[in-house]
Amino acid sequence: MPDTKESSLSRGDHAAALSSVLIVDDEPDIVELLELTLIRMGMEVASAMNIDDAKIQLRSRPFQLCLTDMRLPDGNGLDLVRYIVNQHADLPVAVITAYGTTENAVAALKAGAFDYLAKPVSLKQLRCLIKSALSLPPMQSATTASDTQSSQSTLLGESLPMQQLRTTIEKLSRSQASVYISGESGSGKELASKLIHERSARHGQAFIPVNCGAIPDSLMESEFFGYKKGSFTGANTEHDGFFQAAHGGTLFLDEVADLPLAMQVKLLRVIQEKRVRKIGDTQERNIDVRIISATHQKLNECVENGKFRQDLYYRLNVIELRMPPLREMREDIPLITNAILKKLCWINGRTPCSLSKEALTALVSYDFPGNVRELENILERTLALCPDDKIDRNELQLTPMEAFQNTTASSQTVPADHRLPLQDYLDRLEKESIMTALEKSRYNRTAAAKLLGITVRSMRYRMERLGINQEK
Ligand SMILES: Nc1ncnc2c1ncn2[C@@H]1O[C@H](COP(=O)(O)OP(=O)(O)OP(=O)(O)O)[C@@H](O)[C@H]1O
Repeated sequence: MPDTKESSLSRGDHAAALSSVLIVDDEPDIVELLELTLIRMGMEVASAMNIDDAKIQLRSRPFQLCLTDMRLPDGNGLDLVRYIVNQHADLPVAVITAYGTTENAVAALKAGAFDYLAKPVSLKQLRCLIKSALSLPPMQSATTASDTQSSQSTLLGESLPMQQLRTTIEKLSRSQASVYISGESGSGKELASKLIHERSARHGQAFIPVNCGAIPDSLMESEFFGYKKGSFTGANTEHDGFFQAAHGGTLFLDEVADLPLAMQVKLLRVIQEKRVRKIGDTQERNIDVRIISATHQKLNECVENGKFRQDLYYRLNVIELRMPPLREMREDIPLITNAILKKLCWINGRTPCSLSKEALTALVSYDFPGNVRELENILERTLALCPDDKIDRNELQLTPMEAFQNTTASSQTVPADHRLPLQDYLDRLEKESIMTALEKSRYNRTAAAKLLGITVRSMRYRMERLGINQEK
C-alpha cells in the first residue's frame, strides 16, 4: 500500500497542496526528514522503498516531482531516472547522491535527471530544488516549431535533425545540468540556448548572454564577478558582474574557447563552489546560475592542445548539444527562407516578396558556410538591392564557387551575370581590409573589429565566410 501523508493547510496554501512528491528511499530516517520538510512546504508526500514500488505508485496517480536515492534494494536510482524519462517525461526527477560521488550526479543528469542533492541533504538546497521543479512549464510537443512563439525565438525546420534537436532541447530544458552547444558559426547556438532557458524552470529569471571573445583581458574579472565601490581607480559605484546579473537564471557563455587560461581557473572555482566574490569584497556570496556554453571551435581539440582546461571542459560539458549546419538540413532551406523573407519585408514595411523557382533551387544547392546567419544576410542584401517583389536567382549574388558547385542541369541555363565578378572583387577588398586590420592588431579579433568599425560577431562571420584562418 502506498504510504501517503498530507499536511493540514490553511486556505492560502491550497494551491501548493496540489503538488505531490514521490520519495524513493529505503532509509526511514531520510524519508522522514524529507517528508517533514515537504509537508511543511505544503506538499502532499508519498514514499516508496524500492524501484518496483515506485513504478506502481507512478502508474497509479500523477506526481509533480520524484526524489530518489541512488542506491535502492532492487536496483540503481539511475534505472528509475531512465524509466521516468521514458514513461513519465513530464515528471522532473532528482537524485540524492552519497557525499563526494560527483560521477553519479553527472551520470544522473546525463540520463535526464532534473537535478541532484548530495548527502547530507541541505534543507535550503532541497527547498530551492523543489521550488525550481514546480515552476517548470508543461512539456511541449517538439515535432513542429510552436506556432505560439515568434520565428525569432523558434528553431525553424521540419527535417529529422531539427525535430530531434527540438526534442532534445525540450528534454534538457527540464534539467539543471550544464549544457555545451557545439556547431558552426551562425547555426543557431545562441537561439538554442535562449530556448533552453525559456523552456526551463528559470524562465522567469534573467538570461545573460556573454561573448567571451569580446571582453578585453583586463576587464574580464570585473565584468564576470563585479566590483565594490572604490576597489580600483574608476570604481565609483558598486557594480554587478554577469554572475550576479544571472542569479536565479541562465548565463550563456558564447565563444567560451576564447577565455584566457587564467580566467578559466577562476570560472571553474565559481562553478564548483557556487560562490562569487566581487573585486574588493571581503565576502563570497552564494550564486545560483545555470551555465550554457558554446563555441564554433572544437573544444575537445582546444583541450588537447592545452588552450582549454580539461577540468572546466568536463564541468561545462555535462550534456552536449550539436547544432546541425544548414547544409545538413537542405530540405528546411525553403521554409526558413520564407520565414526570414516575411520578417524582413514586414520590418521594412514592404509588400511580401517571394523567390523565383531558380532562386530557391540555387539557395537549396548552396553550402552556407555561415549557416542561417549567412542566409539572413544574403536575403537582407538582396532585398536592399531588389525593388521588385519577385527575387531572381542572379539577384541573390551567391558566392560563385559554391553557387555553381552543385547546380542542376536546368539551372545552368541561367546566364552569367556581371554582378558575380563584382562580388568576387568586393570579397577581395573585404578580405584585404580584414587582413590589414588583423595584422595591425596582432591578430586580436576584438581590436581588429574595432578598427574596422564592425562588431566582433560580424568580424567572425566575415572571416569564416572569406576563409580567413582564425587560429593565428
Ligand atoms: N533553425 C533556425 N530557425 C530560425 N532562425 C535561425 C535558426 N538557426 C539560426 N537562426 C537565426 O540565425 C541567426 C544566427 O543564430 P545564432 O546567433 O543563434 O547562431 P550562433 O551559432 O550562436 O552564431 P555564432 O557562432 O556566430 O555566435 C539568428 O538570427 C538566429 O535567429
